[in-house]
Amino acid sequence: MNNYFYNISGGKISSLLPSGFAALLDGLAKMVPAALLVDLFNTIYISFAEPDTGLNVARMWIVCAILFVWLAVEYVAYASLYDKTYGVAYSLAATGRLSLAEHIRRLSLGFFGRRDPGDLTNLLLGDYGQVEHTISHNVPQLISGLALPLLALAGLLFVDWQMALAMFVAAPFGALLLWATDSVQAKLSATHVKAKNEAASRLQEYLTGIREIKAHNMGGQRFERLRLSFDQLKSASIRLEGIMGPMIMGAMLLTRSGMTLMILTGSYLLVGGELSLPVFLLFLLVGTRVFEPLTVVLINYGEMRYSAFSAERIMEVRREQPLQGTGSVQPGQPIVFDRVTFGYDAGKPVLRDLSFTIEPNTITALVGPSGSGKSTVTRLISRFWDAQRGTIAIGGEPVSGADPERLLQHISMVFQDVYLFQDTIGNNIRIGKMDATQEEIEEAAKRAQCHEFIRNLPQGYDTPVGEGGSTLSGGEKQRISIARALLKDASIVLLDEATASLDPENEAAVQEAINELVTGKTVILIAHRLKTIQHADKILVLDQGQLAEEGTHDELLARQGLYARLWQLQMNTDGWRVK
Ligand SMILES: Nc1ncnc2c1ncn2[C@@H]1O[C@H](COP(=O)(O)OP(=O)(O)OP(=O)(O)O)[C@@H](O)[C@H]1O
Repeated sequence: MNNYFYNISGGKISSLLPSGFAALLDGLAKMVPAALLVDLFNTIYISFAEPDTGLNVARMWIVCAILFVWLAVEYVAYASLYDKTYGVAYSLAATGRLSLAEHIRRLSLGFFGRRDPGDLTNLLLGDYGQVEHTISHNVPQLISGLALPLLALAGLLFVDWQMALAMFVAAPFGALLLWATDSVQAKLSATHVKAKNEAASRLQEYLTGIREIKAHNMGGQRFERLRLSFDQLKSASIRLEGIMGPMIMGAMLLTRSGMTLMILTGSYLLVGGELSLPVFLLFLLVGTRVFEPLTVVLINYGEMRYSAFSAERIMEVRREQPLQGTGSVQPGQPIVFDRVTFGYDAGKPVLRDLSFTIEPNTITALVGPSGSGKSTVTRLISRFWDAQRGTIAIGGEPVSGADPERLLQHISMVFQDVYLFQDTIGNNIRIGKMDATQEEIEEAAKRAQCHEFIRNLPQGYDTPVGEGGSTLSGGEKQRISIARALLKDASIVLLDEATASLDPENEAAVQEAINELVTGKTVILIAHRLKTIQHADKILVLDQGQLAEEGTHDELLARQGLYARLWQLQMNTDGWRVK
């Protein structure tokens, strides 16, 4: 249970205390009117039982006045309960979501390879929503719903122990039923949470992949994975409600049977003269008050059982260790790979025993067949992953000991597939330097050959771009991404040759922008078209994760090895045309 509360509070159990205390107060506040009503009845009863004494009107007035004042007390208790519980729940969920998003950002990219992006969205929205509901509703109701009967039992035992025992004797059997069926409930809840997340992930996949679905004429019905996931969710929901409902209902009926037992016992004792009418009435009044919250406790128990899985999913991600490191690397220094071995999956190396040196302020091209490990080299330099063997050092400092964020301050990246945020074009460029002035942004845009086309847009730099940059052409997105990199002005530039899929006009503009970006920097360029790297200072030729050759364009051609073969191949295909 401790673990449960630790998980749902995101490791801050103490933050649940104020709402628990407010719930307790609320529970206590509800007891007082019952006691006052019994007193009122007693006063009336005495006036009939002992006609000589007459009706104590003054006492009745006082009781009514206290009842009236008590309404105000109850209101304050309620208000405080709402304030505490909702305040705590929503702030825990909001800060928890943000800090989890921050935590996820600091994890290695390997984590994202293992997790479905849709699953992470569900975690941040759905699972947090579930926990939010548990903290704001289930936990306080559980506390007040348990406190009230326990306090009532303690008090009533002094009034009449036989009646008190009769009233609560069945409750432990209800709890026992819940406890005995706990593993079934846990299994049903786990299956349902899994099915719900799977369905949400498939739905997200369906919506993000809608272009491919249309392009390949895959109709809604034919998107089998989506249909299957909804079928599974339907079955899991029916099983969850169909099996858990009767279990909880059974526990509820058992617990509530205490009321009937108490009435039977009371009638028996009343007839035998062992119980007075006011005391019987007291039990009846308290009974109607305590069984309601006890029923709510049982219903909440089921919901809390369910949300335990959402809390556990959140904590599972929280337990993932972010990349460690506090060191920093010096810009303008050589980048050295020393017998580096790395694989995305342990036991399947993608880079093997790779050693080379990249001198500062030079252009180094990485070439090789598809899948030879070119992108992987750039990912290891940026410390998106850590190498399993060997070291990668910048200026003698191993990147594996560097603070990942400080390391990335020295690196600009331009990828083939540019992602633009759903924001203005100006703000998308600003990502390179968050405190950049408008002049700096425009200067970077000019050097990246995108100032003209941005200026011609209806709102210029304030023009919003669709999510992912869907409203811009490939070449335009490329140039915005280069403007970002120019603004960042990092000493190392990692460039995934971006011009391959562009038309000649766009290609010329992007090439010019790249020339601006690489001047005076240490550039590592993944080259797909060898024509563009003839003048590189050094060419590293990778083959199946190993360094096959190294040298300048002319040296490598003279060697008549892999590079010369790739070059020949490209020269031949360059002449290829659709007839
Ligand atoms: N995130 C990943 N998880 C698992 N395997 C990966 C991942 N990324 C790449 N790989 C695998 O690692 C190998 C090297 O990939 P890498 O992208 O570095 O090659 P590349 O030379 O850049 O290829 P290309 O020229 O086609 O882009 C490939 O076999 C690829 O399938």
